[in-house]
Amino acid sequence: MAPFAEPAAARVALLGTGTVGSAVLERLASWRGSPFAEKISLVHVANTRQSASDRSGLAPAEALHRLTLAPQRSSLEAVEAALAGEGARIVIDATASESVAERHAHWLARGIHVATACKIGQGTSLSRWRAIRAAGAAGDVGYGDSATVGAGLPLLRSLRELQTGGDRIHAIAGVLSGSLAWLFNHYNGMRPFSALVRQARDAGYTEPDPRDDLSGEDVRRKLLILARTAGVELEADEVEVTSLVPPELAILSRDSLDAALPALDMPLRERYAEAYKRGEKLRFIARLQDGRARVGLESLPHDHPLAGGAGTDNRVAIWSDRYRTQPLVIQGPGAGAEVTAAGLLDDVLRLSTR
Ligand SMILES: NC(=O)C1=CN([C@@H]2O[C@H](COP(=O)(O)OP(=O)(O)OC[C@H]3O[C@@H](n4cnc5c(N)ncnc54)[C@H](O)[C@@H]3O)[C@@H](O)[C@H]2O)C=CC1
Ligand SMILES: N[C@@H](CC=O)C(=O)O
Repeated sequence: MAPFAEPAAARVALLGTGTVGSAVLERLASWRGSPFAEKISLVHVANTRQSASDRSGLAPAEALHRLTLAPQRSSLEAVEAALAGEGARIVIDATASESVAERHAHWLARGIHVATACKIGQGTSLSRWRAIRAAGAAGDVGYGDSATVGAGLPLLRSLRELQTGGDRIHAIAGVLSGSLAWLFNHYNGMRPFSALVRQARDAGYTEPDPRDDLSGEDVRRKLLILARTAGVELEADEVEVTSLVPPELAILSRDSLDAALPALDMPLRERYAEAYKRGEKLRFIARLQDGRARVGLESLPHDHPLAGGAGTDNRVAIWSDRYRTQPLVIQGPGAGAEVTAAGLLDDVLRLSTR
């Protein structure tokens, strides 16, 4: 290589072409002709069924079309071969897939960076979280997780920077679910709660299965990621979670869920009416303090610091050595395709120059 030659563009494989993956492709396409585009070469795109690869780079605006035109069968085995070549190699995980998350540590161990919106890698079992950390530390590879909590808000980054600066994290509390924030910001006891759940799902705020949000499972994962990043290595079952999903909804297949969503309506109308009588607001809150973690719906006074925000806002308070009395508060949109894709691609750009 000539002494001042530009490094080769990072070779990127995008897994997942749903709500978030499509927004990644749109953002990449919007970079056409800009210096950002020169840093990244999209060489592989896949969803559950199909994949398309091109060593010379797929045009992001045409990638979905390429998937339908000449589809290869989608296989996670094919990702490494598709990424082979000069430059940094990066997998973007925009799926909600257990089998993709299971491979994060493997890819890191093979020198492939991972940028993920999926929380299943770091937010489920402690052993998987440790495997990912260990694989990242062993090689010269990075794990981009900005989009896993707060859809790219500077939450994990702030926790890491505080600790790098010598602070211990004392406590974390807040709203970590964008879809539940949106639901409780819009619910006024008049429209059925189930109708709002459908609207949040159609807007791309919920998980592919909205029960993952309503059960508190998605928030459990996010709180685990925050806690572990703050040095509190909790197992998943150490988080106390109070679900909003009644047992009759929990047992249904995803196909029969939509028609049964009204089972949510009566219990939530009652919770809302109780809170309203006291002049309070319902908020789905995650708390970590003294090694204890819990997640559930709380009724908070209107002027409570965690009751603020609008839309899909996450609002998270962090107490540390320097923020002992007044916490650091981070607030902003915590769900949605565009912000999540931007968070993922921030990580990809960082990883591309490592
Ligand atoms: N929607 C949001 O606001 C946010 C979502 N996320 C996370 O982003 C991830 C994706 O969410 P959505 O786009 O809403 O889901 P989605 O259901 O719209 O899309 C998931 C995509 O993953 C693909 N997929 C599943 N298994 C695969 C495999 N083995 N190989 C390749 N592709 C596979 C599916 O075919 C689909 O294209 C989830 O993990 C979610 O938690 C994170 C932050 C915010
Ligand atoms: N379903 C999630 C999306 C982002 O992680 C949420 O509602 O926060």
